[in-house]
Amino acid sequence: MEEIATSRCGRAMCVIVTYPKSGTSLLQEVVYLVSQGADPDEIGLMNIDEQLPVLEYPQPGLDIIKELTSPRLIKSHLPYRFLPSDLHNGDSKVIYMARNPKDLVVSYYQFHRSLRTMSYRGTFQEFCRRFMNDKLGYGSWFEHVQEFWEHRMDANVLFLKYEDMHRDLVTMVEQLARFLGVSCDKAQLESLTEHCHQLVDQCCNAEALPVGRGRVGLWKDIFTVSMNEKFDLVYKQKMGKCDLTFDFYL
Ligand SMILES: Nc1ncnc2c1ncn2[C@@H]1O[C@H](COP(=O)(O)O)[C@@H](OP(=O)(O)O)[C@H]1O
Ligand SMILES: CCc1ccc(OS(=O)(=O)O)cc1
Repeated sequence: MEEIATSRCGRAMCVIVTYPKSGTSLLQEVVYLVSQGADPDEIGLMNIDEQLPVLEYPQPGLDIIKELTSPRLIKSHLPYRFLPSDLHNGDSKVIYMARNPKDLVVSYYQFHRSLRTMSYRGTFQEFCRRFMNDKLGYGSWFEHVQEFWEHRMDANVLFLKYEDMHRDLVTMVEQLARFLGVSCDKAQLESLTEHCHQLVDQCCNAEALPVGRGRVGLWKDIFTVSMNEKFDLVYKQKMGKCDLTFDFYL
């Protein structure tokens, strides 16, 4: 971790950062589409996960990442303080996306349950307690989002919310195009947005997936009333001083 924090990325690049299960895959597709202009079918075929290396994974490793050629897009789940120095001093760009923590914890639980190795055996209630006590991989969600929120006005940082992809994709595509320096007229912007809509729909309305995957507000079917009350209390304690807000329903 120390090696990453003190390293430099080399030539300027753009890093997509999220806490796990915040919609990283969808965001990377949308960012790729806005920056490269590919169409959604092509993106579906090209295995975009392979196109965007993960900063902190041993493969392909920092040395290869430094040598990446265009589009120099990478992703990471690391907290702000562990990112390479170029991302702190503004040489490279950071696109951060936050997701409401109730849907996120349900998604993170499903992910842990589905792991072939090290599959989590506990109940959702136990998992939720771990989440509230900051005892999960990649550390405290509460600190993660607040650290990036504090940097949201930095010129090289764009702070986005998962729920806005579902609520107002047009504005998000406009923000991304401006941030990435992609110039497009109204017709091009409409076409980009239409393509991005297709990417969102491909996941959330896919017949092969359980109904409602990725939708905002799924937590309501999983949380009990008392779990929700405890969660709200912890949320207030840990986020009380922060003016970041989330849509828990659409
Ligand atoms: N087009 C898309 N491709 C992949 N995941 C998508 C998606 N649209 C929404 N998602 C949601 O993003 C979450 C995964 O986040 P990440 O990519 O960071 O691992 C999943 O949430 P759910 O588990 O609530 O369904 C998934 O359904
Ligand atoms: C348990 C920490 C962890 C590891 C790998 C993850 O995968 S993903 O990047 O979200 O697909 C998430 C969390």
